[in-house]
Amino acid sequence: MARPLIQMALDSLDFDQTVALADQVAPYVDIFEIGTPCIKYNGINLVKALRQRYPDKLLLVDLKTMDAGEYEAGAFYAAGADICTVLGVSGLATIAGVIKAAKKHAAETQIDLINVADKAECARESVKLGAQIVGIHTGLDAQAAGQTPFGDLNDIARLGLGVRISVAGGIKQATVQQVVEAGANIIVVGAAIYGAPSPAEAAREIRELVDAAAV
Ligand SMILES: O=C([C@H](O)CO)[C@H](O)[C@H](O)COP(=O)(O)O
Repeated sequence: MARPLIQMALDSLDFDQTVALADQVAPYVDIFEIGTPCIKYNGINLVKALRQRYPDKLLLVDLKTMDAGEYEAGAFYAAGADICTVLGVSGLATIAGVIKAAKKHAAETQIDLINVADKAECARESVKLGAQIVGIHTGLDAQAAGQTPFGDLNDIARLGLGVRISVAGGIKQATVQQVVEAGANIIVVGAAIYGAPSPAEAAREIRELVDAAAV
C-alpha cells in the first residue's frame, strides 16, 4: 500500500498561532490544510506565508467553494495552493471551474462531499471532470450531532474510482487504523492534534499509527 498522507487541519483563527502550530507538527505531516474558518479570517496572505515558510510541503486551502469556481480558486492556486477544495453540492459547473483553475497552475482539486445527498454519483461525475481527490467529510457541526465519516468512506472506497480518497471528521489515534484499512489515502486530523496537550507528540503518534496500518 502506498504510504497514506497525513493532513494537518489548521483551524485556528489566529495567524501567528496557525504558523506556530504548523512549525510544531511539520516533521510528522505531509499536507498543511488551511481550514475554512482560518482562510476566511486570514485570507490569502496566510497562503503566501505558509508557502514561503514551507516550500516543500503540500498546501491545501479549504475554500469549500460554492460558486464562481474558477475566479475564486484561481487566486489561491496562484498564491501557492497545491490543492483547493470545492463543495460537491455546488454543482458540476462550479466544480469544473475550480478544476480549470487548478490545471492552469499544475495543481489539484478536491471535491468535498459534505452534505451531498448522492455521494457516489457526485464523486463519479467529479472524477470524470478531472478531480484528483474525493473528500469524505463529517464537518464539525455534524460531529457535534454524533455523525462520523466511516460509513461514507466505506461506500466511496468500494466504488474503485482510481483517485485519492481523503477522510475528515474527528479522526483520532483510535480510528486511524480503521480509516487506513478502509482505503483512505489522505488522513485529515484537526482537533486530535491541536487539542492535545502536546500537538507535536500527538502528530508523531498519528504518523506512527498511520505508517503501521499501511504496511
Ligand atoms: O474541515 C474541517 C471543518 O469543516 C472546518 O473547516 C476540519 O478541518 C476537519 O473536519 C478536520 O478537523 P477535525 O474534525 O477536528 O479532525
